Amino acid sequence: MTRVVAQGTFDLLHPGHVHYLEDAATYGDELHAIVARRPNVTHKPAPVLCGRQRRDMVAALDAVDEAHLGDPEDVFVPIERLEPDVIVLGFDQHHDEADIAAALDARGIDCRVERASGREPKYEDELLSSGDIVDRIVRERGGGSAPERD
Ligand SMILES: Cc1cc2nc3c(=O)[nH]c(=O)nc-3n(C[C@H](O)[C@H](O)[C@H](O)COP(=O)(O)O)c2cc1C
Ligand SMILES: Nc1ncnc2c1ncn2[C@@H]1O[C@H](COP(=O)(O)OP(=O)(O)OP(=O)(O)O)[C@@H](O)[C@H]1O
Repeated sequence: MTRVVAQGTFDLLHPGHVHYLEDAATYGDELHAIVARRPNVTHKPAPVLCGRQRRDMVAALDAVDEAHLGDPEDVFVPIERLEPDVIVLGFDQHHDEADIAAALDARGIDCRVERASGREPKYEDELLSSGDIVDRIVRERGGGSAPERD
């Protein structure tokens, strides 16, 4: 049984997310998805949807066997618990394969790191970015202030 881990923010699901998770699933027999905690999404605007809703939607996808909310402090805690054979990074994720491999090694975790393929739009106007979906909503429906969420 080869266990695979994919991870991401997964705010406002779109076909790029489905592509990533379906591609990651081909690396093994069982796919676990880790959903980033809101405070850990620091490289772009925070997600609109709360962690639990993002986790539940990812869990509902066919390619995913189980979805988990990530650890709030240490991203390697779920990895230590799940003991995956492969971590598949998204095609455009800012993480460096070698850095993650070194961190896994330092913790004595035997797991390889791969990178998924990207998906281009299949038709004009297909939105493959949560940020682009948010931008369109703001543009077409007007803005508003966001309350604090986790
Ligand atoms: C191997 C790995 C495990 C991760 N585990 C967690 C975690 O447990 N909790 C969390 O909040 N973020 C975790 N992350 C971080 C986020 O998934 C990710 O870095 C980022 O914030 C979301 O990036 P993206 O949605 O732009 O792809 C992990 C990242 C990696 C590479
Ligand atoms: N078009 C795509 N093709 C393949 N993978 C994708 C695509 N879009 C997103 N992903 C993957 O899905 C995972 C989660 O992505 P993320 O939640 O950052 O969505 P996003 O739409 O890229 O976000 P944003 O638009 O806010 O930057 C990442 O691993 C990312 O590489």
